[in-house]
Amino acid sequence: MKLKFTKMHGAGNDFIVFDACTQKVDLTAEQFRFIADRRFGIGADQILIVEKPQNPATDFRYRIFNADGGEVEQCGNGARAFARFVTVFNMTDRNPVRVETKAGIIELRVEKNGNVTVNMGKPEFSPDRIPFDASGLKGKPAGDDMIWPLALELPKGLQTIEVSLVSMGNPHAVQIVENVDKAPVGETGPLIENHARFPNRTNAGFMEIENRHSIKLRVFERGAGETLACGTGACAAVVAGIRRKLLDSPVTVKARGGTLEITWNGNGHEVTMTGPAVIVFNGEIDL
Ligand SMILES: N[C@H](CCC[C@H](N)C(=O)O)C(=O)O
Repeated sequence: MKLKFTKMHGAGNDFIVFDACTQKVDLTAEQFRFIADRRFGIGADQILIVEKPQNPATDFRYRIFNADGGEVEQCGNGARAFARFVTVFNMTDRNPVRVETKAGIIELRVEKNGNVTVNMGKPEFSPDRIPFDASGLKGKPAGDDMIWPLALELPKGLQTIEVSLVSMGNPHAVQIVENVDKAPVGETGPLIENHARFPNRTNAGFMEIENRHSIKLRVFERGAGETLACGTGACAAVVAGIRRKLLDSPVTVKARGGTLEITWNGNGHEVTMTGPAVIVFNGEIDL
């Protein structure tokens, strides 16, 4: 089966994009893992499938698969790449574009300078919406809100860390670190990702606060490992920082692969993210 694809990235978080509107894309988790493999395959953090809309209120549906082959609810950098893809390849003349994801409908606008602004929807905090098993926790969350920050014991007798839990449609556990470049992302990231209290696993964010409008961020992503940027992770980190009264909107998020601009006006409001979306090359693969 020959499939046309486009290699893209958003601040260094890279993707293989398949247009399923003009070709049949029916891949297994094993094939997703092969495509994402940086030695045996093409190489990517996630694979994006662009489909015709199922919901008449939207222009497209887009599905997201991590490098480990698992389908996930949302991908912020991927959403920007999707918007750039459908605009550059003249698949729509709409701007903004409304797209259906597993996490719901989001709206994306391609800016004149080529950046893309995404309305990422409202963050969620209640344990069942993360999801997070809060049973037996001291000071169990009052109401439907998580306590801030939450003491999370890491396995293997490692330290207890303080995390804030935010869902942007996908789960995030965000912690504040003194120096993001020295943070133990590779050591503790997998332990947080696979912690027993996250039934669907989680993304693990490490945030260094520079000032009330700027952070540095590294994210060990569920199903992909550390990426050069994580869009939903940037949203989750800013929301956690604002909720903990340490940040004020708008916030510049400096990831290793590039910079994202996030705004959030507090509970009940949606999060917007603006950042780059780059087409690297087009290709064809025979699977
Ligand atoms: N690894 C994430 C999906 C990709 C998110 C990230 N690449 C972004 O830009 O938001 C998860 O399993 O929820």
